[in-house]
Amino acid sequence: MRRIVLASASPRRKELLVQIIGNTFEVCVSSYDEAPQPGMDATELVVQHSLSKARDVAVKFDSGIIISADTVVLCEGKVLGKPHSPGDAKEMLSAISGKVVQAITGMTVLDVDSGCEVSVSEITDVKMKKMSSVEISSYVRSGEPLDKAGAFAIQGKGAILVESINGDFFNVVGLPLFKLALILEGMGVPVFDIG
Ligand SMILES: Cc1cn([C@H]2C[C@H](O)[C@@H](COP(=O)(O)OP(=O)(O)OP(=O)(O)O)O2)c(=O)[nH]c1=O
Repeated sequence: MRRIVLASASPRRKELLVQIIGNTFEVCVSSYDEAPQPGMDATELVVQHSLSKARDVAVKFDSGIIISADTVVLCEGKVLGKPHSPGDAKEMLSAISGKVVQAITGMTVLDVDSGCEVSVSEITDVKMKKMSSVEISSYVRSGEPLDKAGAFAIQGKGAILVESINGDFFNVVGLPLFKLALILEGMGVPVFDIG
C-alpha cells in the first residue's frame, strides 16, 4: 500500500478524501503562500497554486503520493478567493447574487517515487439565488462564508443559496473526486479496494 499524503489544511478536502479512500492517508499542510499571479487566468492560477502546494510538501517525503488542490470562484471574469473579512464576504455575495458563476479547482497528484506530476482543473457552473441584503447579512453572520472561496459553502447552509449546478458537486467543495480517482488508479493506487 502506497503512502498517500493530503497537502491541505482544509477540513472539507480531508472529509472528501476519506469518502473515497477512508483513513488511509496522512495530512501535511503546505506553507506555500497563495500569492496572486499576474497574467494568469483563473484556471492556470489554481493549477499553479495546487502544483506549488504539492511540491512544497513533496520535499518532506522520500516516498508516497501527494494530493493538493486550490479552489476559486469566477464571477464575470473576476477571481474570488476566500474573503478577508465579513465586509469582503458581503461584497462577494452581492456580486454573485442571481448569477451563474464557475467554481474552479486545480488539483495536483505528485508521485514522489517516480517524480511524476499530474495537474488538472475542473469547472462546475453554479447558479446562485438572487439574495436580498437581509439574507446576505444573515448568512455572513453565521460565519460560514469566511473560509470559503466565493463566500459560500454549497455543502453547508449555503446550499439554500444554490439553485442548481452543472458539473461535479465535489469539485465545488474543493476536490474533484471523479478525476482524482482516475488519476490515482492510473498511478497504481487501487481506489476501489482501499478504505
Ligand atoms: C465554493 C466553495 C468553497 N469551499 C472551500 C474549499 C476550500 O477549503 C476553500 C478554498 O480555499 P483554498 O485556498 O482552495 O483551500 P484552503 O486554504 O481552505 O486549504 P489548503 O490550501 O490548505 O488546501 O473554499 C467550500 O468548502 N464550499 C464551497 O461551496
